[in-house]
Order: sequence, then C-alpha cells, then structure tokens
Amino acid sequence: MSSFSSSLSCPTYRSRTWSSPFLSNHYHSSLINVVDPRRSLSFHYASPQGLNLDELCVRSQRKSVQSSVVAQDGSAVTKVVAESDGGEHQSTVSITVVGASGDLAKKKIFPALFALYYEGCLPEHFTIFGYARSKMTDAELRDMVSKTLTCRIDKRANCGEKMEEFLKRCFYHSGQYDSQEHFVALDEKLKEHEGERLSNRLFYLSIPPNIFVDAVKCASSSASSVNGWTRVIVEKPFGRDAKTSAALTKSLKQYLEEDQIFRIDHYLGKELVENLSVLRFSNLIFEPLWSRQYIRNVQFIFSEDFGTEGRGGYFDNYGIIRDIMQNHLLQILALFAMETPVSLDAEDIRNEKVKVLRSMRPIQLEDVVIGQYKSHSIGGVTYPGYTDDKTVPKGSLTPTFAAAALFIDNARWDGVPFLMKAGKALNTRSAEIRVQFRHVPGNLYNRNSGTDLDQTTNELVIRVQPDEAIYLKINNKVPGLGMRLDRSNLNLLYSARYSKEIPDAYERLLLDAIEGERRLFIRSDELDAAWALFTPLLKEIEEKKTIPEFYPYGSRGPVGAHYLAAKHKVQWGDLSLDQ
Ligand SMILES: NC(=O)C1=CN([C@@H]2O[C@H](COP(=O)(O)OP(=O)(O)OC[C@H]3O[C@@H](n4cnc5c(N)ncnc54)[C@H](OP(=O)(O)O)[C@@H]3O)[C@@H](O)[C@H]2O)C=CC1
Ligand SMILES: O=C1O[C@H](COP(=O)(O)O)[C@@H](O)[C@H](O)[C@H]1O
Repeated sequence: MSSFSSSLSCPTYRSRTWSSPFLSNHYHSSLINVVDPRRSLSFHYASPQGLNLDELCVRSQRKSVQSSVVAQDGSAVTKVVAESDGGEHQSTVSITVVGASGDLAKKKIFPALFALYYEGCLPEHFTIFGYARSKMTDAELRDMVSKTLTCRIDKRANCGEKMEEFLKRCFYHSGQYDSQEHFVALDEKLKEHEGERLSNRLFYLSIPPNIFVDAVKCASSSASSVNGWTRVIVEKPFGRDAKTSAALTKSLKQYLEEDQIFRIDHYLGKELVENLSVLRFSNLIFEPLWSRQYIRNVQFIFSEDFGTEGRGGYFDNYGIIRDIMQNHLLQILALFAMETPVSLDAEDIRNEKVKVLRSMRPIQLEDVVIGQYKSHSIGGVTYPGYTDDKTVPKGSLTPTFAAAALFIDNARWDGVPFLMKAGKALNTRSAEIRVQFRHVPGNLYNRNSGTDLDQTTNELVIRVQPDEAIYLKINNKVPGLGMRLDRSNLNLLYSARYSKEIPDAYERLLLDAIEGERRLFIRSDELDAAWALFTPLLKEIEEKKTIPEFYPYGSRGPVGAHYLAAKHKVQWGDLSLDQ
C-alpha cells in the first residue's frame, strides 16, 4: 500500500491527506479527472508521484476540488480533496478592464463577468476595476455596467441581489493608457483591495490596437502582481498583416512572457466550436471518416444580416478577410482538420493546429471572390450601402464579403476543398460548418434518389449560431409502399436536448484566462502561420485594387461565390433547398 501526503504550497487550498492503496509503482501512468462544477479536466501524469496538486488547485480556484485518480486499467480509484483554507492566506484575482468605457466592455466583458459571478465561477475573493480616460466615479461605472447586466440564467434565484453584490465589487480608475503614474495609482488601489492576499491580476485590453503596447508597458511595469500571476487578454486585431503582427508580438514580448499573453478569438469560446473536438474524437463513427477518403469538401460559413454601420472607421482598415476569415474561420478550420493531439493539454492542441496552418497551400487570387454591399430597398425600407456610412471613405474598395477555396497539402486532406464564405449585410445571420461526404460507390439506390447525385450525399452540419445544432443529412426511404428516397435529418437541436442556457463565449474565455487555461487562446506561432497564409493574398488584392462584386444589402451575396464553388465541384450547403 502506498501513501502520499501533500502540503500544498498554493495558499488558496489545503489538501487532505491523499492515501491510496492502488498507486504502487507498477502503474506507470494515471489519469486524473478533476471533477469541477464546470467541466471535467483530465491530466496524464508519468507516474502517480508526478501528480501536482499545486497545479491542480491553481487551475481551479475554487473552494474545493474533488479529484478521482484512475489507473490506466480503470481498476484503481481514489479521492483527493483540496479545500480552501478560507483564511488570510487566500489568493485573490483582480480583473482590470482597460477601455472600460467602450463598446466591447459594456456589451460583453462586464456581462460575462457578472454571469461568471452569478454561476459561482469566480474565486471567492475578486475585484473588478474599470480603467479608461473618461472621468467616472465608482458609482457611475456601476450605473453604466448595471444597464447591460441581465439575469438570463434563472430569474428566480435572487438575481437582483446578486447584481448588487457584483456591482459592489466593481470600481473605476481614470487614467491615460501611456501613463506610468496613472498605472501606479491603479496599482495602489488594487493593493488596497487585495490586502495581504496573494494577488493575481488579469488585464483585459479592450482598447483600440494602436494603444495595446502603451497599456501593456504601463500595466506590466507599474501594476503587475508582485507575488502572484499577471496575465493580459489581448483583443483582436493582432496586426493587419504578417509584418505588423510580428511587430506587435515583439513589442508585447518586451514586457510579457508568451504564457502571460492571452490572444482572444471569441469564436473559440463558442459552445459548438469547443464541441468540435468532442464530436470528432469521442465518437467512433466520425473520426474514421475524417479524411479525403470520405469527405468531399468542407465549408465554413459566416453571415450577418446587418452592415458595418457605426464601425465603418475600424472596418474599412481591415475588411472581411481580416475581420472574420484570417481569425475566426481559420481557427475553426485548424481545429476541424488537425491530427489527434497527444492530449487535451493546450500546447498539444496548439501544436497540432499550427501544423495544419503550416500545411496550407498559398491562397490564389483566382480562388477568391470579394464583394461589397450596396444600398437596397426591401418592403419600402432603404438599407444603406457600405460606402454610404460617413465613416467610410467614398469609393472604398474594402470587401464586406469574401469567399475562398483553401487546400491543406497533407496526407489526410490532399485535394479536399475547404471553402470559406463570410459576409456582412446578407439575408441571414448564421455561422456553420458543413461537411459534405463523398458519393456512395455503386449506390443501389441511385435510381430512386433523383438526378442530382450531389444532393444525395451525406452532409454533417454543425450550426454554431443561432439555434445551435448538429445534424446529419441521410438518405431515407419515404414511408409507403413505393421505394422513394428523400434526404432527412438526424437532428440534435440544442434547445430541445439541453435545458441549460449556453454560456456566452466571453464567459468561457474569461474563466479560462483566470484559470490559466490557454487551449482556446492563440499562440504566437499560430498567429504567424495564419498571417503567413493570408498576407500575400491581402497584399495582392490591395495592390491590384481589385474591384469587389457589388451585392444588394440583404441578399445572398455575390453570384461569383457560386462560380467559385462550382469550379471546385462544390455547391454551397447553406443555399440548397433542404438546408
Ligand atoms: N466592439 C466589438 O464588438 C468588438 C471589439 N473588438 C476589439 O476590442 C477592442 C475594444 O473594442 P471597442 O470597445 O469596440 O472599442 P472602442 O472604440 O469603444 O474603444 C474602447 C475605449 O478605448 C478608448 N479609446 C477609443 N479610441 C481611443 C484612442 N484613439 N486613443 C485612446 N483611447 C481610445 C475609449 O475610452 P476612453 O476615451 O474613456 O479612454 C473607448 O471607450 C478593440 O481592439 C476591438 O477591435 C473585437 C471584437 C468585437
Ligand atoms: O470579431 C467579430 O465578430 C463579430 C461577430 O461575432 P458574433 O459572436 O456576434 O458572431 C463581427 O460582427 C465583427 O465584425 C467581428 O469583428
């Protein structure tokens, strides 16, 4: 019988004695399942003695953590309980929202922090600070924040009270983004709240990118934690091309280590994007089909039914390829196409994603269609064209729509078109992944299925939003005495299957950053690879002053997208009659 006691150095938690009759040396590896209210984390350890309880409790800053240790053959189970010591040595997390007066902070960050608080996911002791140049008192910040908080989870459970409690923990400090002095003053205020506790600090840069580096410089030199961790969430855009992105990374790394930088891509925090790996790697029926052998093409489709009104100043400098494709859609593509990672550890996953990105064929201009929306009247209402926005220069050629065919030149995906389509001011708002499978060879039922064989192949649809769903189109016999086939859906509609509301992407990502979980954040080499793929294309479009194809506001986008798909023997799944 082996026995193991751990006295945790992590001040938040004290472990009980961990003794196990099972963990003798002949178990070379153990699977540790951390049962926490939000998710089950799994770690592989080389030996039972390698179990790192410090890491375990730091990852999960909760009052208590229960763990089961299961030896590889499944025979051995023991319990580990790490508990908050509840005393003065507790740790605390201070979250500073830099740019607190802005749109993203109001719309997403404060509501996400409240939702985490409401769900009991924030550590016992935490403080939230808003930082911006605007003059505001704590009360004014609270008033501003309160307007966007919603009790979306369970209206009965004292939501009003929870809001009050949450708002009492929000404070404001006004300062310039490039002033060491103002960040020193912030540091003093943070210290007042942190007291003697071990202080961990998270800065969320919700500011325009041209001031990222100033803010990071000041935050890291004047307001870093002295005894805990300091992390910085950086919002996109991470540069405009390979060169500016590399320069930004270099500047950030003057003040921060890579593991302190959390580059956020909020699409990675969406429920169905996170589920992609679960779907693929935990269901026997999918992984064997996940290759050129069975998959004909894959489509990543993003559409919005509103234009860039109000954001034209930002958008015109970036365009839809940088705004959606180079980040959100490419990240999903990498997750979709990667090889099985060694583990669920962040570095293992990100290593595989980088390999996919680096295996991608340079994108040819002939494989890209760009568009821009123009004014259109529908039902007596006139919707403005992109260049009607006062913040957009007249005659701007910035694309608000793009479709592209991409290829991954590796053994798994050789020759399979990965089509992307992203557009603003289209007829619908949605984001989805469509996987179109090959034809059934020698199909006995071809005669019974109509003439368009492409319409009879299986299609797996992962609808990221709205109405999250996963459905598989299959051929099915229409009930009756005859033999007629139709395409029907095996349908997993989330709202019908799960009663729990789906958390906003920002909730998941903020919690991950607090817990030090990097899996859903972009590593610098991933970013470099993403820009290496798109920069030559963007340069060519801009140098050649390629004229976008104009499409009416509220339409399905440029017809060029159909020709592009047809060139690669593909039909867009979102445009078929039985979507
Ligand atoms: N809004 C959104 O939906 C999304 C935003 N993002 C990214 O998040 C970040 C924040 O976005 P958003 O909140 O919309 O940005 P805002 O334009 O609202 O700016 C945020 C705050 O930064 C300060 N600020 C604005 N312009 C300047 C300037 N030129 N110089 C110094 N300070 C300035 C202002 O605060 P004050 O004047 O009080 O200092 C402002 O309230 C950006 O990087 C954006 O690209 C990413 C995805 C979506
Ligand atoms: O990053 C961005 O995303 C939004 C779309 O996000 P969603 O979660 O509402 O789908 C997009 O409108 C914006 O242009 C872009 O910068």
